[in-house]
Amino acid sequence: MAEPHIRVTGLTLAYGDFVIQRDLSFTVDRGDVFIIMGGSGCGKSTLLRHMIGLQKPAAGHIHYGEQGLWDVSEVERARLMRRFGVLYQSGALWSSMTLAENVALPLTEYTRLGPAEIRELVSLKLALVGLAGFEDYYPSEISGGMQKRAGLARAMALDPEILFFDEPSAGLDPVSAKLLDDLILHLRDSLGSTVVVVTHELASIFAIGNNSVFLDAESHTMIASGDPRKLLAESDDPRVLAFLTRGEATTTADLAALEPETPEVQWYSDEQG
Ligand SMILES: Nc1ncnc2c1ncn2[C@@H]1O[C@H](COP(=O)(O)OP(=O)(O)OP(=O)(O)O)[C@@H](O)[C@H]1O
Repeated sequence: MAEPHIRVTGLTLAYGDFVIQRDLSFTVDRGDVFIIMGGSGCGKSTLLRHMIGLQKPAAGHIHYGEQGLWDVSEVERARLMRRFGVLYQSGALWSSMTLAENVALPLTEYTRLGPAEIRELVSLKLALVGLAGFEDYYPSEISGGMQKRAGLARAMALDPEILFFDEPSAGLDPVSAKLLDDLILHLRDSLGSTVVVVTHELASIFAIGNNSVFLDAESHTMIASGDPRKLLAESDDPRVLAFLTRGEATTTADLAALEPETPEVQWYSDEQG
């Protein structure tokens, strides 16, 4: 039975008087791969920043279990945030440090583990993301896809309950992006983490997402939520259909006509049939 992990209620996101999104309400269950999607500038990264505790909502609540991220004391909030692992677009590795030193950073900062234990944990995390043996490499010596995976190893250093990704496949070729998607699913399954991903890559959305929220830039609120495949099959909102078919369909009739050629739709049909 699904267990709610994150509950967002009546959330308004704003920069000063400029409201980006209002009235956002959705639930992310434990083990979900939850996609935050929508067109450019609709507020996806802004929502992520609110969810990880970097920006305070103008209104509403974000609950992790029983605790409201913005309703608890600063100390409690910091404790909650320790349960998050975040991978930013760039991977954000320190270029002057080896991969091992990068992954070790959160461990030296937030734990009392000794150097030998840290070395062992670092190797374990790097192995988890397919980078065993790359401990002494510098970020500039490895590919973009490997840098992302090293960033992921660092995000996982403290065994987070929830992994957040901001545009994980940005800048990656399609094969590396697919490898990263596979890795995200593998980690979710093996570690039992909940995963929240900001992306507008359709292939990723359909490959890994089982739940989502769709933010609309014009109406400044969410216009759909749930399993992206179900949204594609069942939504009759032209904005949602256009997004999920790369502009090819805005009605269910368009969608039916597209079905044989559109990879995303085909993918959906294959798995259903
Ligand atoms: N620090 C800021 N101060 C004021 N406005 C901002 C700030 N950061 C972002 N915005 C505005 O908020 C809106 C949402 O930005 P955000 O980056 O969250 O959108 P997004 O959906 O992630 O966009 P993209 O897909 O292009 O990355 C945009 O109009 C942006 O210009």
